[in-house]
Amino acid sequence: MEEKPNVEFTAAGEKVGSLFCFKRICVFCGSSTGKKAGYREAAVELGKELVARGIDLVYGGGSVGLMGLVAHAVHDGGGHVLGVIPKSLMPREITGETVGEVRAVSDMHERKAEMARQADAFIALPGGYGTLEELLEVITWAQLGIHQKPVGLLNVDGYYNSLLSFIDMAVMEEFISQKARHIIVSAPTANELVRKLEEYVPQPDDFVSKLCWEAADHQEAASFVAEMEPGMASASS
Ligand SMILES: CC(C)=CCNc1ncnc2c1ncn2[C@@H]1O[C@H](COP(=O)(O)O)[C@@H](O)[C@H]1O
Repeated sequence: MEEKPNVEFTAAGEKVGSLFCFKRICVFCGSSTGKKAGYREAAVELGKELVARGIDLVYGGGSVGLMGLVAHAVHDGGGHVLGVIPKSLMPREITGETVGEVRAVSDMHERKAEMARQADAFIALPGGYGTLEELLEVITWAQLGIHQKPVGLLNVDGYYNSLLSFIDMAVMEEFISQKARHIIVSAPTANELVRKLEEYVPQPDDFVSKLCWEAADHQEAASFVAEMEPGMASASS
């Protein structure tokens, strides 16, 4: 992911942020197409928007539901499509024809980690449990400072209104911080959403931004724990 300079400045002449320039976006979406035609149209529109901006796609592989529609739209438009799929879901009768490049992984956990690694940003179209789980995981990782990649909700026809209200209620009840609420970007159309994601300015939390994720960073993480909580260092070593 590259950052290109943002031309926006405050009245005082301070730079307000920088624009993200995405090479590849990960799309989470339903393995069903949903009830309304608007969901299918939004998946195709998102695929076309990615192509128009020269952004490649990484997704869960296969061609069922909205997953297939967005993948075909990107592939047909000449964009690169990377499907990351667990070996157990590979049979065509389960996930349908695969599109573009396919990467087989051992399980669902590895799939999510690989999709996240390959993407510069995340977008969730309407979907069910799988979509929600994938979405909430990348939001949680952002909250922990594991990544600073923008996360967007394509709120087609208000599909995610009740989730957003629930999250606002969780902020009011002080289970989610204002900073963490800021992680979720939402918009009703693909064009508006991608623009908002480009303009997103992460608000890293000073404490959690020191946390590390990859196995290679375990030593650093252990030192961080030792720094923060001396008692825990000996317990974890
Ligand atoms: C066994 C079965 C029902 C397979 C359906 N076929 C599937 N093929 C590939 N990925 C899937 C499938 N079902 C769910 N997923 C994963 O879960 C998400 C969608 O789940 P859902 O439909 O929102 O809940 C996708 O982003 C994908 O990562």
